[in-house]
Amino acid sequence: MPVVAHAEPPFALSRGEGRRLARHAERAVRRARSRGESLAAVTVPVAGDVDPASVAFASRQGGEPVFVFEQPARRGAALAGLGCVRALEAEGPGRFRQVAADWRALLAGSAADLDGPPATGPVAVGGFAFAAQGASAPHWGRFPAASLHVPEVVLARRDGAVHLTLCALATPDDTAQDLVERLERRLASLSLAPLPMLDPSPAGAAPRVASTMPPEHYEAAVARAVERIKAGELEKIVLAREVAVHVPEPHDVPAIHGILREAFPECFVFAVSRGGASFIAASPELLLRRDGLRVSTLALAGSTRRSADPAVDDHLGEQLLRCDKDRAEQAIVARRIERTLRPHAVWVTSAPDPVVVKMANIQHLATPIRAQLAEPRSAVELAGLLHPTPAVGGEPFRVASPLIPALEGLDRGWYAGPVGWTDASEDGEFCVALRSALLDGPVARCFAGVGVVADSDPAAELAETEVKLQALLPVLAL
Ligand SMILES: C=C(O[C@H]1C=CC=C(C(=O)O)[C@@H]1O)C(=O)O
Repeated sequence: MPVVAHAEPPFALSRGEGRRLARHAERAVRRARSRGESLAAVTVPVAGDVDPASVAFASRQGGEPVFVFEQPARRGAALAGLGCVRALEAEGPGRFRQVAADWRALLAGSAADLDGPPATGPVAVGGFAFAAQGASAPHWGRFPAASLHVPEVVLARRDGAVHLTLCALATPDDTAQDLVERLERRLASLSLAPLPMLDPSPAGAAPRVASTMPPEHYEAAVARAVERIKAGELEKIVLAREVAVHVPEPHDVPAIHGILREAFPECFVFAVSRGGASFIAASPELLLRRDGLRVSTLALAGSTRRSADPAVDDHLGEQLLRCDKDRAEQAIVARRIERTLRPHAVWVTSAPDPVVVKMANIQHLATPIRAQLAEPRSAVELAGLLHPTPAVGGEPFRVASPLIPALEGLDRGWYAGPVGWTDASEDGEFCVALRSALLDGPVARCFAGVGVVADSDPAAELAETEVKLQALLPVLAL
């Protein structure tokens, strides 16, 4: 008789954890009967070698949402969310405030473990489009102006410890038993399969890489922007371009994520998959991290390429530090961030001079900025205050805002918008979605922009977009 092996499910609740979940579920159902809805969530420690991203990708059911957000070099910080029990969505200039208020209201009626480490317990994950009204192009259809999801399963790794949160939304018709059974089934369905490898020499037609607009269009846009800057209308504007990669088979998002996190460990490497579309990135730019009353952010601007020769590479970094144009471009960003935070802070501090930060394909000028808030303000509200910094928008933004789409002629969607997470303490972390691409079926749209100032040279700015595109293009065009 054949022996049938029954693999143990990788995760299970202990008896005590199960009882805690049942208690939360009962409370949530009672609250849902008076409030209309309530979250029930239980958080448990799991083995430290569990990889949050692999579990989320391997356990995805149908086209349910997946959110993976990690910064490997930051002591392996990672957060992965699977499914969506509640979506928080809004549009227009008040979208950050609206989503923050909806999240607060949902948390107020929840029955959950709320005293765990950051990023555990119920969390809301997702992002915001660059423009307040969001995108209008159909390919951005799954990425609204503001969209945070409360996942059903969350895995968070901080300082080597991994926690798993199961979360359900109770409605008046649910029973506690329904919720517990639903979450237990979900837990039993999770898989530990590692991320797949990308085939280095796939069969089939070669990928086709093409600028959505001819490169000359971009150079002309930069030249027009320089004229407006020289005429004194504005100080700086960031202009982006889109390059599409057409492949014979849809992109393998988990495999691409695996490559990007290896290649760019100091970056925020994320993947937001919704239905058949995924927005992915390896972004060097922190928009903000909030931890209680502490806020950290980064003024990033000014770029040069890397060299394989360490002496040349250092020389390029030195040149960047001494380049008046890049220093001025970066100082505009630092000044604006400090000016924005000051009215809300007891203190704001930053180093007097920028430093050079190096990614695999590029180096930038960066000034880390920290602040102590005078009053609690949620991570989402802070993202709304800071977005868009002049690293992706312009100065003054009031003038740059209508010029950006007019000169670029593209729909930025979530490119250059904030992507990240917030937890039940309203702490959280949002990066700026740079070095990003929208993957949908056989097409990947990659985005890269540069800061344009009075002495920008159109050909040099075009070349800089090519350097930035080198973060993703080689992986997407495999
Ligand atoms: C807008 C982008 O980069 C910004 C961030 C760092 C350096 C930049 C620059 O040197 O122009 C840009 O402001 C992008 O990568 O698409």
